Amino acid sequence: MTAPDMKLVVVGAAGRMGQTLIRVIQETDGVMLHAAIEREGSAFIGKDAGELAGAGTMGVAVTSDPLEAFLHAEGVLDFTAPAASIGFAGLAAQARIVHVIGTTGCSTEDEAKFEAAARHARIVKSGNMSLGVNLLSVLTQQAAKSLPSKGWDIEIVEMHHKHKVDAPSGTALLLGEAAARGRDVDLASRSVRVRDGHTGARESGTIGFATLRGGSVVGDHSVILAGEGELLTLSHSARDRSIFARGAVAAALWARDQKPGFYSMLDVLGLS
Ligand SMILES: NC(=O)C1=CN([C@@H]2O[C@H](COP(=O)(O)OP(=O)(O)OC[C@H]3O[C@@H](n4cnc5c(N)ncnc54)[C@H](OP(=O)(O)O)[C@@H]3O)[C@@H](O)[C@H]2O)C=CC1
Ligand SMILES: O=C(O)C1=N[C@H](C(=O)O)C[C@H](O)C1
Repeated sequence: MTAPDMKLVVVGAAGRMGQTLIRVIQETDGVMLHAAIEREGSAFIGKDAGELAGAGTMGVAVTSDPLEAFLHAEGVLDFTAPAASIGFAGLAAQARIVHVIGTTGCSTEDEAKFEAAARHARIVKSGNMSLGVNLLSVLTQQAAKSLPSKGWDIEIVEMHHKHKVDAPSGTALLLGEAAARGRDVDLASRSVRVRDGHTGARESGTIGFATLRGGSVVGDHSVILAGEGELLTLSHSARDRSIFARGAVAAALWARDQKPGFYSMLDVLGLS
């Protein structure tokens, strides 16, 4: 017998990802939109979520009451902001539902709070929910492991649209972590996130980050492994936000059958 459609709540429903999630839920078998949440006072409260997302009328009005929405739902898809996601994690844990978190720009303290919430909730969190980027992270780990750190410098370059508020991107950091894992080092102690002025020569073994912002770029990432006389570039270009939304929906369906815990997209995709 097939399971009934999984009831999903989209928080940050009026955002770029919120609207994409609503459209993807509508066209995906096995899931349904249970509720759509925006912050109190938002001009979108009371509007039909489907109409807001350009998906036609769906009969679900946007509200500002996440607790009520979570009580009768099975999962929440959350691409909002760090402080908002921490609040939603507490509520999702209370309601014992799946929490898929795509929000980036979270601090180490924020991450500790998510891990605490995951004692009761099934949390899937990733800086990038797409299949392509998660495969890229596996390839990055492999390349970093295969090429000696003495003689091969790793630089991660990313470009995003002009509205993005955090840097480096969650994806760039995820790729940096993969490179650090490949080299068996701790990223925090090896990363160089800013260069300006007379920096001196590049320190061997570091992992550098460079950030570009402009226009409507959905998300471009390159991992450059630069050696003496040769250069290897592994890259991914996101052309449409639906790749992240499809990943988030797949994560919710996967987590439905898991125990409480803190999972990544590598777990969901079987790449861990
Ligand atoms: N992991 C992944 O695969 C991806 C991650 N992201 C990340 O997702 C996040 C959102 O990106 P994007 O959609 O472009 O951003 P937007 O700013 O377009 O959307 C965020 C939405 O969340 C809403 N929001 C913020 N706080 C609350 C709250 N407390 N309660 C309810 N709603 C809230 C915002 O409302 P308001 O405007 O009123 O603040 C806004 O509508 C970013 O961190 C981004 O980096 C994006 C794409 C893919
Ligand atoms: O803010 C965005 O748009 C994106 N954010 C994620 C990130 O920080 O890496 C994922 C994607 O690149 C789009």
